[in-house]
Amino acid sequence: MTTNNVPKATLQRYPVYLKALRRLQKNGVERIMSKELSSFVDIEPTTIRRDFSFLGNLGKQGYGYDVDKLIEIFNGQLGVNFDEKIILVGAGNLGRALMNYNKWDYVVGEIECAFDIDKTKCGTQFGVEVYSMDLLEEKIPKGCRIAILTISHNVQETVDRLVDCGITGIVDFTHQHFLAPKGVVIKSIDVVSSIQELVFMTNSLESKTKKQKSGK
Ligand SMILES: NC(=O)c1ccc[n+]([C@@H]2O[C@H](COP(=O)([O-])OP(=O)(O)OC[C@H]3O[C@@H](n4cnc5c(N)ncnc54)[C@H](O)[C@@H]3O)[C@@H](O)[C@H]2O)c1
Repeated sequence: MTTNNVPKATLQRYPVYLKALRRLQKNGVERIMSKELSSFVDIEPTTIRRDFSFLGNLGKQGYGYDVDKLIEIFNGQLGVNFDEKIILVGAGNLGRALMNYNKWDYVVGEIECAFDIDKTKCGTQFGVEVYSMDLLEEKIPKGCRIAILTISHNVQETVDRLVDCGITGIVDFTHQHFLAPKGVVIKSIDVVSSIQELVFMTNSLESKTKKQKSGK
């Protein structure tokens, strides 16, 4: 299977399924019906069945899905990796909050270590070793592809260094403009633009409701 023909909305739901399936597997569940899975993920059974139909032949209808097999498919074919070695750059307020919430082990992997220019931030924080930025090239875990960026200065220079170290995916919280070479994927997270989006959507809904009420 390639992910090219899978709708974006479906791809976005796969990690949700995966998380639930990993939990179920941990609790010894071997098979699950879409109706049961629905109660764990809060997604309609019909949507689940449609989403899973892109994964190929998953066995006879009515017998439920094989949990191990589904996880294997997500892991292998979709390239989802539970052991992704993630680094965090910038151990300030936001960075510390993320290190404290380093419980993604059943989903993607975990923050293996962090880096900061400020040597007073170095040491162990929430069980994560924070190294001086001077040691980036030396301490970056082997095979590490993903970096979370929660820094406040020298973003472009830092991104360049990360890319030279083999980083190909950046979760960016900085809301600063920077360039990355082709082949490096950036996922920007910005609470402010999410709120703006929500305000826009809420306003549109309100004006639609008003129009409906006034019969226009
Ligand atoms: N995306 C969002 O919704 C959102 C929300 C809050 C903050 N932010 C942004 O996230 C970033 C971090 O915010 P914060 O409140 O944690 O700031 P902070 O000042 O508490 O932490 C920043 C940390 O990064 C370190 N740092 C700065 N430049 C560095 C570099 N080039 N290399 C390595 N370490 C470096 C600092 O020493 C500090 O420890 C800021 O850019 C801020 O604007 C984004």
